[in-house]
Amino acid sequence: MENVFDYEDIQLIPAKCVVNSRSECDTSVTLGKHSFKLPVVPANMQTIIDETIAITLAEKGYFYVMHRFEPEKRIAFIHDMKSRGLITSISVGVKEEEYGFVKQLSEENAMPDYITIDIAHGHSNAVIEMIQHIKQQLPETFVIAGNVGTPEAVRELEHAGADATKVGIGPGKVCITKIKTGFGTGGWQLAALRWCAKAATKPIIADGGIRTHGDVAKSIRFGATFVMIGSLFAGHEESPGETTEKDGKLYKEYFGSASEFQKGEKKNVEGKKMFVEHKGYLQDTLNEMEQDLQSAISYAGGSNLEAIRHVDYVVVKNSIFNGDKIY
Ligand SMILES: NC(=O)C1=CN([C@@H]2O[C@H](COP(=O)(O)OP(=O)(O)OC[C@H]3O[C@@H](n4cnc5c(N)ncnc54)[C@H](OP(=O)(O)O)[C@@H]3O)[C@@H](O)[C@H]2O)C=CC1
Ligand SMILES: Nc1nc2c(ncn2[C@@H]2O[C@H](COP(=O)(O)O)[C@@H](O)[C@H]2O)c(=O)[nH]1
Repeated sequence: MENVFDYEDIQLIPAKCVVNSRSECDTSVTLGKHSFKLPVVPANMQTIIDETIAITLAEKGYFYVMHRFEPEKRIAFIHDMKSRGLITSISVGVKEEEYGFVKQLSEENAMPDYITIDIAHGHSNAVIEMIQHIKQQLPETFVIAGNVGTPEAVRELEHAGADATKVGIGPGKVCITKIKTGFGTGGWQLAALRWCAKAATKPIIADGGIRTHGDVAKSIRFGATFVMIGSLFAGHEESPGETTEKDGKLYKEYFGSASEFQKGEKKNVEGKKMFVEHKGYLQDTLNEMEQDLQSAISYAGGSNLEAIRHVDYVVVKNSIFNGDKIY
């Protein structure tokens, strides 16, 4: 791979505006059989999403992916969402017991709309076999498989039956994979996304490394259909992580799914815990993201997300922020 770059190295180039107001710009996106308000989904992590947030997001027309770290609650969750007429979107792993779980979903007629296969190294036979198992048991379910970081992996998972792939090995805010193993797309996630997108024939979800709302538009430019985000969603009042106070300021806990805190043991730890500043309510962030993306669409010279996919860009190595902060 040559000419790698990351989010902070890129600026998109404006094209002539065709709308009279940013409010005319449409940020909606389709994934499988459903359309959603924004191409953004909170990460399927225990300090980012819980049942209450899932219900709120689904009711308001946003996509969500429930995490897999309380496996015994998943069936009841699906039934509850279905009884409310909401979309159902859960995560699974690849261990033996997950095969029985998928079979149980089929037997109980509890077919989820979306299943995300959520493991660290998704380019593996374990994921390929799980994709095939889900497609056999639940043929109507939309399968998102990951995580991967190469075109070969995207091709193989798509070929196995995945309806979308999730790209991002190690760019996450609480990730230490790159430090502990030396592997990953951390530091060049946007270039890895472009690389993978060239091979993809189905949607890609760019996962990890998003630090600003502008990074959502950049992800779309480089081939993402959706963007999965953890850290920017960790600091809300509703976020499931614990709230703490230090020197009169509120913080929320955010830990990795492969952290000792999640695993309860120090084995194959590839994640850490941190505290992020409390930042108010989830809906306010979603509104701001929508407005920023509407603005991005207008700069792209269009009125929907498609316009962003075709804009020119420049690589400005490490210079965008030039020492600036948003506030
Ligand atoms: N996006 C990212 O960069 C990363 C994300 N994560 C997140 O952490 C969570 C835990 O992930 P994970 O450890 O995969 O899940 P699990 O602990 O459920 O492991 C899944 C299975 O895959 C095996 N496995 C895990 N990693 C490897 C590997 N590198 N090579 C071969 N086999 C492997 C495990 O066995 P065994 O444990 O015995 O090896 C286990 O059988 C997930 O939510 C994942 O998304 C973790 C790291 C990176
Ligand atoms: N290497 C690890 N990656 C992890 C872990 N837990 C979650 N993740 C990934 O990070 C993103 C969120 O990234 P962010 O930059 O938006 O905060 C998440 O969706 C996972 O793919 C972990 O323990 N280790």
